[in-house]
Formats: sequence, structure tokens, C-alpha cells
Amino acid sequence: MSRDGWRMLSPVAERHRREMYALTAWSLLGVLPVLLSGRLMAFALDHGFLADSATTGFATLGCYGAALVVGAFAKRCAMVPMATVTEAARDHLVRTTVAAGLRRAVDEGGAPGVEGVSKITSQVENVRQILAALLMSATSTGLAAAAALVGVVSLAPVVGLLALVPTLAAGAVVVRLSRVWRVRYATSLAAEERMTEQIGRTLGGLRDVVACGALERARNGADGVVDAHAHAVSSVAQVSGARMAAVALGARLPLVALLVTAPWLLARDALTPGELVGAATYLVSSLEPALRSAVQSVGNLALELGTILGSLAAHSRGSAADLAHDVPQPAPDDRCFGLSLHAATFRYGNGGSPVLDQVNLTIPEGEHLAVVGPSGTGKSTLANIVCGLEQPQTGEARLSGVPLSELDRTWLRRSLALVPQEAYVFAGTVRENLRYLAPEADDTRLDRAVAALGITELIKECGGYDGDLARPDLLSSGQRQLLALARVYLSPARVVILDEATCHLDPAAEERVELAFARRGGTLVVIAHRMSSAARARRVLVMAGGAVHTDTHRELLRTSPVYAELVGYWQYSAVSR
Ligand SMILES: Nc1ncnc2c1ncn2[C@@H]1O[C@H](COP(=O)(O)OP(=O)(O)OP(=O)(O)O)[C@@H](O)[C@H]1O
Repeated sequence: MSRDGWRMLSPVAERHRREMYALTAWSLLGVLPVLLSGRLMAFALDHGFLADSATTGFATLGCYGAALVVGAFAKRCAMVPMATVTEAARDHLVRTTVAAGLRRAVDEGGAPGVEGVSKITSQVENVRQILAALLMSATSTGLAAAAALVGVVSLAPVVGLLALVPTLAAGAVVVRLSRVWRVRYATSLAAEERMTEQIGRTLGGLRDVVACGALERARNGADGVVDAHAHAVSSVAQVSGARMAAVALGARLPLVALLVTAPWLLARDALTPGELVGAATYLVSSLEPALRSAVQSVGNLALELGTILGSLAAHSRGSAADLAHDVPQPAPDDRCFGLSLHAATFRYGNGGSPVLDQVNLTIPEGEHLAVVGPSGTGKSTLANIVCGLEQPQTGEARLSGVPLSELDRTWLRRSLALVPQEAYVFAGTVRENLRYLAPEADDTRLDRAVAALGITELIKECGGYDGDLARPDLLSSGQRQLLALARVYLSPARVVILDEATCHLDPAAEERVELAFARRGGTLVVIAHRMSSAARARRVLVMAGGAVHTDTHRELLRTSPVYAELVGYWQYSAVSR
């Protein structure tokens, strides 16, 4: 069993030591018939039936019958501690893994993930059943094999030697092959997961795949993972076959050796006929089945148990507490979602002049900031840097005081949304498109978002929430922008950056959208397409020549020639239109 698996179960074994001892004791008594079988058989023959004393023979067989009854009783008694241990293991695993899942849900601020929890509890249920079967068969087969070997050695040491050598050799080969098997089995599981994931993803996006004419590419991708899985499974089968061959040889060779040497041993009185039959009884009826069972059922059960426990251990390890340890998260009292740049310098390529030059900037939570500047001054670059899509060469961007590069990517993507100019609407229903970032949103929430953004008519035109957007390219650029904006409006993002995301909307629709986002709560940064966006914002950031200057619209008109010029040009062009 893997170290992770053992770590999951060891607290149970320690807490239930008494039951473990009781289980071992009853199991030892349970193999009493195996230990006695060959000896009693030898005695019944040598001193009973072959010595003209049928009474002694039958009496000895009677003793064997009594040993069978005792063994059966002991096996029944072993069930009680075994059940106690497995039930305790089940409770312990459920408590550990479900608590980890709930803790993670609480820390990540999401739902407890009922599906995940039920999947885990069903895995735990599997562990309970496998553990019960494993405890029973491991004790019975392991002890039975040992009892058979002890019996044969004590009955006829020379036969014991004949049995021991091939058995130990086969055991060593099986152990070696089992290691290879475990590695290949883990590889095949990983290949299976990759295959399921890839094919699931392809099927999920089938309409997009067809729409983009990417069927051939998708098929090639699927073929690759299926082939890899088939190869992995067949390599597991090869090792399984080799292992079974080793077991068969290890189990049969002692008997072959006994039969080959029997005439010679009998002739030299090294073995009596009764001892020959007794030794054969040990080898045929106990050792061989025990070895087969040890490899086939115990080996497979242990492997299965180890795999499931490894997955449960990974789940528990991935709890929020551990994540918080590995990936810096903002301290709870610092979760203000404030953005900041600290002496950030960024340039494209090596020799170019910097787009941002030693920029310091603070965008507190709840800010409504418009970013303006002449074309090509770096507004989109700034947006990419505060989102973590680009990293400054010197200095850094932070969210809630933590450098973006150190934050958990999933958490960052959920908390911060960048809406680009080119809106993406995928083939699917309107509801699927709107709920993409908020799968839990019900129709009431959708209604509220649609009303806030003023897109009720658009949704009706698309056939309502169930309307099928089979050809998103037939929507206008503005309609696509509105749907993409509604999707982000519904998302859990606390910081929204609109990078000219309303450039295809008319001024009235743009105003409605910006005001809706400003009222939505959280931080709003608008890379302004029109200067009217700046006039609406609480603060305006002017970019020019790699530097930034932030103030209110009114103050900037007075103090910033660049801003005054931009506004003047905009007013002039608006009048002349
Ligand atoms: N991927 C890139 N590789 C090289 N240079 C780039 C890249 N992206 C942008 N630039 C350059 O960086 C500068 C800033 O570009 P950016 O797109 O950030 O400006 P902008 O202010 O958003 O422009 P606009 O208002 O026209 O959208 C420009 O000179 C641009 O040519």
C-alpha cells in the first residue's frame, strides 16, 4: 500500500489495536485445519489404514474434522473485530475527506459541491468493502500459506526444502513484477483519465468543433489518447500474464519436485507413504490455492485499495488549509480587492521603449476608473498587467496586497474579469452563454442582469433564454458585446475591466452598461472608447509617454493638457458628426 494510503488508515489501526490483535489471533486459529491437515493425513495412513488399524485411521480423520469445526468457528469470530476495524476506517475516511471538501468550499466561497462529496463517500464505501475483503483474504491466504509451509517442513524437512526453494524464488519474481505492475497500472489509470477528459471536452464543444471545421483535428486528438490508453492497458496485461506464470510455476514446482523425488525418497526410507500423501496434501490443497489467491485477489485488492486511498489522500491534502499554505491568499481582513502597481516597467521586446515606465498606481475596491490616452499609449497593456495576463519586467502588480504572480490562478480568474473588445459568443443557448461564468445563476438572476443592462429586447430577439445561438456569427458585433457583458455581469468577479468592450454599442447603450456595472458593486475599470466614459467615471487615469496621471474629470481638464486635448478633440468630432 502507498505511503499516502497507509497514512490515511494508520490512525484507525492505532486506535483499534485490540481488535487488530483479536483479528490476528482468531485468524491464526482459523488456519489450524491447514496446519494439521498433512500431519493428520500422514498419521491416519502410516499408523491407521496402512498398519491394519482402521479405527486409528478413522479416529485421526475425526480429529481433522474437529479441527475443521474449530477453524470455521474461529473464522466466524474473526468477523467481529474485522467489522469493527472496517466500520471505524469508513467513519474516519468519511469524516476526513468530507470535512476537507467542506472546508475547501467555505474557503473558496463556493457551494459545498454535493457531487464531489457524494463521489468521495462512494469511494469511501468502496474502501470499506475492499478493506473487509482484503483483511479476510490476506489473513486467511497469508497464514494458510505459512501454515502449509510450516506443516510440510515439520512433517518431512527434505520435502519442505524442495517446496521452499521454488516458492521463495517465485515470490521474489512476483514481488518484482508487482512493482512494475503497480507503475503500469497507475500509468493506465492516468491514460484513462486523460482519455475521458479529452473526449469529454471534445463532446462538450462538439458544436463549436463542427462550426469551426475542426472535426479532423478533434478526431486525431481523440485517436491519440485512445491509442495511448490501449497501449497502457495492454502493457498492464503483459505484466499480469508474466506474474501469473511465475505464480503457477512457484505453486506447481514443489509438487513436481516431490513426485520426481518420491520413489528415491521412499526407497531410502527418507519418507513414509503417509508422509508423502501428507506433504502432497499441504502442497495441493493449501499452498497452491493460497499462493494463487494471494496474488490474484489479495494483490489486486491491495492495489485497488491503495489507488482509492491515494486519491482520497490527495483530496484531503488539497483542502483549503493546505492550499492556503502553498499558495498565498489575501488575508481575510485584507480581502478588499484593491489593485495596485508598484514601480512597474513594461516593454515589448528587448530594445523597445517602455510602454509603462516605473508606474505606481492604486485602484481601491469600489473604484470606477476610466483609462484614457492617445492610441497606442498602452491602455490595453496596462489592463493586461493588472489582470496578470502580462508581467512587468520590473516592479509588480498586486491584488489585495499580494503579487498576482503568487496568487492561485483559479481564484484570480474568478475574482478578476477582463472583457476585451472582441466579444466571444459560443454556439449554444442564450442561457448557456449567460451562465457560463455563473452556472448556479437561476432565471430570476438572469432577469435582473438583463434588465440592468437593458438587453431585454435582444434576449427576446434571440428566442429567450432557451433560444439557440447556433450561428453566433450572425449576431452583430454590438449584440455579441452585450451578451458577453451580461455573462461577466453575472460572474462572481469583484474586479471588472472593460477594455473597449462597448466600442460597438451606441452611446446610450454604452452609458447604460457602464452605469449598470458601476452599480453592480466591486471595482470597475473602463478603458475608454469615448470620452463620455471618462466624464461618467469617479476618477480618470490619463496615460501618455509611459507615465500615468490620475484625477477627477474636472481637475484633469484644468491640469492635464493631454486630457484637455483628448476631450476637446472628442467634443469637436462629436459636434462635427
Ligand atoms: N504584442 C505586442 N507586441 C509588440 N508590441 C505591442 C504588442 N501589443 C501592443 N504593442 C505595442 O505597445 C504599445 C501599446 O499598445 P496598447 O495596445 O497597449 O495601446 P492602447 O493604448 O491600448 O492602444 P489603442 O487605444 O489603439 O487600443 C503600442 O505601441 C503597440 O504597438
